[in-house]
Amino acid sequence: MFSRSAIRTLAAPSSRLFSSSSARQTKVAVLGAGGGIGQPLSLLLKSDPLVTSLSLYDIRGAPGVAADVSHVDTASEVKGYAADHLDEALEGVEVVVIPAGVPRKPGMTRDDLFNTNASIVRDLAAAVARVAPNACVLVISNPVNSTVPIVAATLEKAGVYDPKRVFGVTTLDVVRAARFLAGVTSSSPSETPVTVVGGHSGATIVPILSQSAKGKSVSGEAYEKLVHRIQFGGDEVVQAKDGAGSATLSMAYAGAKFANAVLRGLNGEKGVTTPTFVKSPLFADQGIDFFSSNVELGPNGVEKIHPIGELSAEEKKLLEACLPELKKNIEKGKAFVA
Ligand SMILES: NC(=O)C1=CN([C@@H]2O[C@H](COP(=O)(O)OP(=O)(O)OC[C@H]3O[C@@H](n4cnc5c(N)ncnc54)[C@H](O)[C@@H]3O)[C@@H](O)[C@H]2O)C=CC1
Ligand SMILES: O=C([O-])CC(=O)C(=O)O
Repeated sequence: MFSRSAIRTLAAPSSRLFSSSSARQTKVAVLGAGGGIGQPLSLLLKSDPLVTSLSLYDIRGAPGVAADVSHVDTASEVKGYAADHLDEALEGVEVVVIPAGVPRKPGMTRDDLFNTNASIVRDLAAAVARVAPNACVLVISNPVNSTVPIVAATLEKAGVYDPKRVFGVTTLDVVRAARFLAGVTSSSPSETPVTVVGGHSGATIVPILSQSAKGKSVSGEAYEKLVHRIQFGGDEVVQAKDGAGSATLSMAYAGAKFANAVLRGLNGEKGVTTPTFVKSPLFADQGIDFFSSNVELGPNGVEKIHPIGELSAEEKKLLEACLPELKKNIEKGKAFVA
């Protein structure tokens, strides 16, 4: 995030994580700001030059996090909101990032979080519908394959759903894919971007390595291992944390990176394209109406959903395994709200 060169450069936010093209600035809310992801995410958003105002809400601890983060010497204003002040926290907000909810422990799947997180996400989405119905909503809370349909259905029920403005944050899969591919090809992650499509859990995570200049050279056992590591990278962290939660720091990085991409799109920057889990026509004929693929972001949120392109024989198999599981996860989310 920070440049290696000189103290002078530390005074300015780095361009590595955040790009900003011009001056339109935005009020952003983090719901779940007191948590493992919420705290570092709030810090990173405080450093994003496209954020004018940061509204931090949690049922626990948000005023403290806000007081702390507010001392960082960037231009944005920060305010914390305790439980029962959710509506105030959402006033005037254009981008809402949601990392509220429980994380996994070893032995759990993301779907095991559904019973707790579904109602948390639904209630937060209902507040967004009430107070900030035009906001872009960036959903981090797991299981993303179900929580995104829950947010969409809740907004729809309230009569304010705009499919261009609801996003599942799958950026951590993209970040991991680039990092892990760089490792196996002895490259820099800047040379190994990978498009990851599908959803955000195990077999629903489909890396398209054949479309990457470095990725297409990986084959055989190395390929199998790399795909497995990208699909199950979350488990590595859950196991290493040994009961203390799941990825928080890399997720905060990924969440801030994706929020910056959304802000750049809102700002009118052209060509901001990244995978994200959105309402998508790509597999709608198979009853799968949410899917992650490369999405161009723009002034209204989703500008263009790109097709997934040519797949290798292995990737076709991965996609075949992804679709039925993804469909089940989406239906479970929809059924919860219906
Ligand atoms: N999309 C992705 O790639 C990833 C998603 N996650 C998910 O993010 C979620 C959060 O993870 P952590 O931050 O590690 O958990 P955490 O337990 O450290 O923090 C969650 C925070 O949510 C708050 N919260 C609970 N109910 C709330 C409500 N109704 N309103 C506002 N805040 C509420 C809690 O008070 C807590 O501060 C989990 O569901 C986890 O599975 C985690 C990593 C990656
Ligand atoms: O593994 C988890 O439960 C958290 C997560 O989504 C990830 O790290 O990709």
